[in-house]
Amino acid sequence: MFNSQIHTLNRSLINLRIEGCENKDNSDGLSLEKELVHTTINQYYFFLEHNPIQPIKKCAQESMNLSEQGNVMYISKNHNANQHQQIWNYYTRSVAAAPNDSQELALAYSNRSALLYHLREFDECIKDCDKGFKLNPPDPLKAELLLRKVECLIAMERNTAKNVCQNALNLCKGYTLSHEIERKCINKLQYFLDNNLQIPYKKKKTENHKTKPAITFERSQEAPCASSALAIKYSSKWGRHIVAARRIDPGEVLVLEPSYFTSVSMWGNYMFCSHCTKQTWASVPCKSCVFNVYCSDKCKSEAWKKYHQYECNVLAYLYNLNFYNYPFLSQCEPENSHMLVRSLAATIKLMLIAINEVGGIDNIRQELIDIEKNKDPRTKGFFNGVFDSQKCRSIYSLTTILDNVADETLGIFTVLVSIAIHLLATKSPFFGKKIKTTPKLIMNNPDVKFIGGLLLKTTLLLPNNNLKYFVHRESTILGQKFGSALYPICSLFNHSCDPNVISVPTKENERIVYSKFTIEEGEQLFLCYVGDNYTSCSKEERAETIWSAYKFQCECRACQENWSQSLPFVKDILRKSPELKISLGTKYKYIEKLKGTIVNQLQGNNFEYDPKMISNLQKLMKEHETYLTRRSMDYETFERFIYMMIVNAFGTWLNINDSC
Ligand SMILES: C[S@@+](CC[C@H](N)C(=O)[O-])C[C@H]1O[C@@H](n2cnc3c(N)ncnc32)[C@H](O)[C@@H]1O
Repeated sequence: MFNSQIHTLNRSLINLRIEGCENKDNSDGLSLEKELVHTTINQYYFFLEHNPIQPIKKCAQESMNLSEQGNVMYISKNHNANQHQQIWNYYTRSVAAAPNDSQELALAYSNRSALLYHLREFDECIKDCDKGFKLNPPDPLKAELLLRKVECLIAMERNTAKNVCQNALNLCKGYTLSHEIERKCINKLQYFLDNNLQIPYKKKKTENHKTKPAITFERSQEAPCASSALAIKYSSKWGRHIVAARRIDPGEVLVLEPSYFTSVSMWGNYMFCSHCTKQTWASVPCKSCVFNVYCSDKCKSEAWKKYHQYECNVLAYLYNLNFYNYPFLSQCEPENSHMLVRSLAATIKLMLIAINEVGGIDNIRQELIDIEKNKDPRTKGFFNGVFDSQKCRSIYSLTTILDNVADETLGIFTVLVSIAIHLLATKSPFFGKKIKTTPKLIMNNPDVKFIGGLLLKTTLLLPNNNLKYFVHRESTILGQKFGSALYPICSLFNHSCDPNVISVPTKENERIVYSKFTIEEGEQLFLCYVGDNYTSCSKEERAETIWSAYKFQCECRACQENWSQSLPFVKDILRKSPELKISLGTKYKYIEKLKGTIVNQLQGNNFEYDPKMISNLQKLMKEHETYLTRRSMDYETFERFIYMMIVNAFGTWLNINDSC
């Protein structure tokens, strides 16, 4: 049954791809996507009808289990940053899983507040104490929350500490407490008052406030988030791409672009706000689902209004989807299935944000029609001559992977989209009210059909243009992926394994792009999409990474000419060439001296961003390039310094204690 279903569906999809949809209206550019989803739903209805998914709901027992797992780790001593992070994750998941207004929620807040006190995140700890207290838990828990809040206020030397302490003591005296808790809470509060709040406590680690310099550049008229040093071009070989409109210096900031959309990854979930992606200790959970947590009630209500009211219930079903129950999906490895559902969820969010931006289904249809009407591939998605980073018109003009993706992969995507569209229609109020009809009839609704096509287009567009967020830890410069985001202008840069520009995400969800080398007027600018350039892995390894993530064969120079991975040191180049040594020897000594000064300065300043230092480095890199060579280990070292300074000043840091 399964095999024949796969076969029939596969054939129909392949036929559609080959024959196209010539007779269909393609004014919105979605005729193929709509037909792919329609055909899948028609042939798949049996599975949609007979394999109902159970939604994941808030569950008191699950919340208790998660808290318990956090407690087991918490009571073992001498945690490192990883353990702190895991305990925090357990407690936050416990907060998210607890039913609204329940005692389990109060307990989860209380557990997390204990961890936050332990981490000396006192302001955040107070937030959790207050939230737990408001839920009116049993007296012993109330007493503990009051005590913890007082301890935070004392630790922060707040003027209010004395009054709050006195009030807490009065309240605790009225509670029914065991002898042990009475001794712990009442005696401690009394002790604080008797000793004029003079108790030994651990001070909060002082934060290293990094100076954030302003970034200014003359703006491009066509792409205001980019510098006027850049121009958008089109060619049949490279599609849309970015070139230098003038000579560009190394280290020059060329783009500062806010994200159109962000999505937190599995690793980052529960540590970063599901809406604004800010790191958030004392997060508040979504009132309905167990997946989203927010840094504030403001983010929570903004997300709900813009998109979460529609995706919330859909996610509850999707995250419990059993791939083994469905032909096509049953071929996926279990690890991949999780990743696929996460990226589908991100796609749904992106589409809902776009629809919210323009004000409804009819308007987004019109946007697509307008994009299609423009036959100039260079200015597709422009509005009044501008490519705007905050407009879905720009997003839906970006390239998709439809042409490169294999039939089976397209089959998996289409089946996932069909399941999602069925859930969106039947389990969420997205189409006005929940549609009560059979899966087979659902595509008769023109809005459902259009949104099915749009969701498939978004699913094929996102992986092609997604940029990852990295978080840096105090203890290490190496990043961990905590989310991804879409930046329309950054999406116009092509990839090279020998990139001449670098991109860094900032904690405000922007992306900085700066030059790595001097770039001559007219040269194309390339980012490295995969983090590994030609010096760090072989051509074959790079080809595999690029293909699995982006489905294209790299045509950069390093791949075409199969460059060697090893880079020489300048002193070795000079040693091998006595003539060069004579002509450049003095220059090299000068550069080495300058480099020494900068290395000392960097180490002394703990890699603080210093614009003067950047300009010195730029000078140095230019000298190096002019007199020696840009393809040397020495040059890579300068480049690394610039990267470290930019990451220090603008990047996202996870400030989590590495010891107790
Ligand atoms: C993010 S887009 C870059 C902008 C794209 N050129 C356009 O027309 O919109 C990524 C797509 O550009 C093309 N591309 C980027 N770098 C490439 C490279 N080094 N070799 C071949 N194709 C590349 C591939 O088609 C890829 O799917």
